[in-house]
Amino acid sequence: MADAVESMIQRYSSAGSSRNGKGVSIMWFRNDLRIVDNEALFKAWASSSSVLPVYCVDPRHFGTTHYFKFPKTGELRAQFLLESLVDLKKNLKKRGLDLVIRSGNPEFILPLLVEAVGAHTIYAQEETCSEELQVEKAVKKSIGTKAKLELVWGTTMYHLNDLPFTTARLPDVYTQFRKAVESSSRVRPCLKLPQTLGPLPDSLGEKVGDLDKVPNLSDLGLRPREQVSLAAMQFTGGETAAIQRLCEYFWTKNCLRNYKETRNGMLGADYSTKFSPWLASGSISPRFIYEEASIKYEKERTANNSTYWVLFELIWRDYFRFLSMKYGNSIFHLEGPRKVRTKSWSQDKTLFEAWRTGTTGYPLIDANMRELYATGFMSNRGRQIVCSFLVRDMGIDWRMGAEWFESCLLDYDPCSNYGNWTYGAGVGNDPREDRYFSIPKQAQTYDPDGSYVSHWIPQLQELPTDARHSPKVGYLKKIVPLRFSNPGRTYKTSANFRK
Ligand SMILES: Cc1cc2nc3c(=O)[nH]c(=O)nc-3n(C[C@H](O)[C@H](O)[C@H](O)COP(=O)(O)OP(=O)(O)OC[C@H]3O[C@@H](n4cnc5c(N)ncnc54)[C@H](O)[C@@H]3O)c2cc1C
Repeated sequence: MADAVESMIQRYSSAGSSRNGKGVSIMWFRNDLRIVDNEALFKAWASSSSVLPVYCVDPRHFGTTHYFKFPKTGELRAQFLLESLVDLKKNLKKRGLDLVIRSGNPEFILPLLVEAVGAHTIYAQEETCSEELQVEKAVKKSIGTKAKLELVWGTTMYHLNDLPFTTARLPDVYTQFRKAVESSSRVRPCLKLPQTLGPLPDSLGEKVGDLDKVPNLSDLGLRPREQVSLAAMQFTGGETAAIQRLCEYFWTKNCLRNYKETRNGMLGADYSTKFSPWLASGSISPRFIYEEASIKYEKERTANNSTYWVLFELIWRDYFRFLSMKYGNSIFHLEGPRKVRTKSWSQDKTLFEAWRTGTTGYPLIDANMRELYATGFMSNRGRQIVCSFLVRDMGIDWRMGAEWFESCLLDYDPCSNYGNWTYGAGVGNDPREDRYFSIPKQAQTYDPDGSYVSHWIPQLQELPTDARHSPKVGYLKKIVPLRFSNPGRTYKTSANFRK
């Protein structure tokens, strides 16, 4: 596998590009922890004769969530981030660079580094949500006229500049957005970076101090937590593991061929790609996935609904990113982008705690919530079901659920998380999205023999398979009744839903 990964990286590198830049630039890594198809890194390299790569471990990411004060970054995502940094450092070293990791606010650290190495420009990937925008503003202010801050677009599959409309005029219906980009835009090819990116600035150690310092979890005020043995998939942070996963899922196991049929699963490593944690940290680019799926795999293996459907999902990811530009902070507000004021929300602590800890008495909810806490991951199907249960059956303020997800998810991304939650809560930008997921129906369709629930709640294994979703005895009492409980009935709301 290591050879396959290495040869794939080579394929996405160029033998030599011309470099005419002078002086020193700084590459400020943010949610783009990769080398392959990293345009900001390419620009930092091309515009200078030496580059200083930097990552700032911002203490604000390890504070608490906005309203309900959960740890903003849970231990598992923090561990994933640290692994990603170690891997990036290793891969940069292979290309003649290194990664300087410093703990502190970027607006304090970057001006010191600009001064120390005499950098003319800081390159970084452009972000779209308010916390990140504030940091960009603060960095600009703190470096003053000493250096420029150049922000480079790099998070989406379709480039911002290639959209057939401005983000202010983004369609409010996903299908309209998708059809418009599919017919009028094209996905740009991956940017090929040279195999050698060095040198680092002269006498770097003297100028910036210890280069080998990498923080550990306790430096971040967190305690290590083991990924549990029940987890079907061990997520390791970093570009190497991301490409390894793509090689395995597309090429070795050939799972891409059947993705559309398996993608609604909940149990196991291979029902879906599991790319999301690496996409969220930027260890893999969506354009790289596009090229592998839509160009290489379709040419060498097969082109079918499944090879298209991965792109369909990546367009959802793009869509939520662009929506964050259109709607700004309203994606974080209770009334959402559509300013829905008619709903009344509860913040009942007992109900919320039962949901959060997986003790509601509904095995399908409890199994999913236990999986989330234990592994930092939950399937897309599971996320939709637990979201619907929290907001529709319990009537709880959807932001409590969204913030718990923010704390736990390995793949937490503000746009995808809050975008999906606003849709699930019926306050999203698209008025047609109103989703009720009937638990009995979801259980019947997606876990008919109870193997998922009994995996995460082993005591259910003793029950006959048809009793695992509604144990009569020996399990917790149901904490609330369901709003609609006839499993045979198709509810208008969930039937309208795209999946
Ligand atoms: C309430 C809720 C909260 C969510 N929070 C997040 C989040 O914080 N971060 C996140 O990346 N995804 C989030 N999702 C979307 C989706 O559940 C995950 O992207 C998906 O489960 C990740 O698994 P996968 O990589 O195997 O996905 P696959 O099915 O293999 O899909 C491939 C990729 O497409 C993208 N994608 C798929 N579905 C969606 C979607 N509905 N919205 C946006 N992108 C999508 C992801 O990048 C994913 O990696 C959320 C969904 C819901 C319902």
